[in-house]
Amino acid sequence: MTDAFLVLNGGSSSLKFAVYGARRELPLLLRGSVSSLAATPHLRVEAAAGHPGIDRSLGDGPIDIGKAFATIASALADRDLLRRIGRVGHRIVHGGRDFTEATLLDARAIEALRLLEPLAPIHQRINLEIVALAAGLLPQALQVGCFDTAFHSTRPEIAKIYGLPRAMAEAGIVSYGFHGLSYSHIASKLRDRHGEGAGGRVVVAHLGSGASLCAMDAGRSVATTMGFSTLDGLVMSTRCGALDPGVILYLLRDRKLSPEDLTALLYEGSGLLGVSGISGDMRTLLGSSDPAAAHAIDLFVYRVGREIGSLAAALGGLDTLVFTAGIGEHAAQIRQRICAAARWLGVAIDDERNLRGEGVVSNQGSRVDVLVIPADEERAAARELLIF
Ligand SMILES: Nc1ncnc2c1ncn2[C@@H]1O[C@H](COP(=O)(O)OP(=O)(O)O)[C@@H](O)[C@H]1O
Ligand SMILES: CC(=O)OP(=O)(O)O
Ligand SMILES: [Mg+2]
Repeated sequence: MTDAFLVLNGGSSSLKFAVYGARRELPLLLRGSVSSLAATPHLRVEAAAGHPGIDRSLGDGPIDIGKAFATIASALADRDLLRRIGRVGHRIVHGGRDFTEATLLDARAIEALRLLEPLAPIHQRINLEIVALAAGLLPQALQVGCFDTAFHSTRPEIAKIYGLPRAMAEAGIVSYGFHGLSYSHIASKLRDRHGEGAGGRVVVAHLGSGASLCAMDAGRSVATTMGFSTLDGLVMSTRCGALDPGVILYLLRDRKLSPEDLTALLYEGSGLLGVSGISGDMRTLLGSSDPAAAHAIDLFVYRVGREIGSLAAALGGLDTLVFTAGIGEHAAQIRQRICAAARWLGVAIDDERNLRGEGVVSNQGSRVDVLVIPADEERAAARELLIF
């Protein structure tokens, strides 16, 4: 008998997973991840049900998604969980116009999602590869797509369109927004704290390998920094963030970069990695004494600070600022600097609370509540599985 859900979350630097009991309360049975896939892969599995935790390196070189998946599958097999899984929720980064809620991944859906690969080149193909691997391993289970873009479908039209001819918007060249499962989880945590008002006018900073901000009003997305693709907005680990489109035209026409080279440059050779020339990993940069590392961090912080102002403008003010994901949860120094940049909005943090980095980190006098809430895209996806 199947009595459990598995969620698989393929990000740009990691494959995360969680297993839940198939009940409304979604009791957590197991969670873990393979992180730093492209550099120093590392397996973590939390201790559960008599099994000790795992925390070990998987070697010094990059590993592909097949190897990361097999490592996780073997941890599930060791705990006799595979036969219990009846539904698998897949985080799929791009749902385009058509996938605005969780969807059964039949052959037609997968074909439609493949067409979106160019809009999320370092995610979508891998997300769909994970679907195929899971379907092979767990033929008894339903495979369900849970979309990063879905949470942002509630934004007003004005927040979605670009200043391009109308026909382009009609053809789907609009902003979609990403990290929606993460924002959906934060909205649910804020509802637990504040009820349906959900913390008022909120900016959530999802600062991971990919990074974006979301403006939420009463728990619904009204604006976000990522757009048509996962390149827009903040400077990220290896992605450039917002860029004058004139730069792209120049690189194509005058520097003769091929579309493939340009894709590799903007998605995998830019951001913290490109600016520092050292690493796209914030931990590595924070540990480096090289001025180029400091310069990349300065740019990251500067751009987050500017974009918080932009989203506060879209909301008409700011009541709550939330930090989440790898950098947002663990890098106290980055939070402190971003909050200093947002002081003009009434943000003031308590240094000791910020160092602890859990729950409320603002001080008594702050006009804005500042919170650190761990990202849990897996639980948001698992909630979506309940309707199948
Ligand atoms: N203790 C830490 N201090 C600073 N940065 C950290 C820390 N832990 C994780 N990070 C950073 O978080 C990022 C990864 O975030 P994560 O949300 O796990 O990414 P993704 O889901 O995109 O794979 C990396 O840049 C990593 O360096
Ligand atoms: C959408 C995106 O950038 O995801 P991640 O941060 O997991 O790479
Ligand atoms: Mg992520």
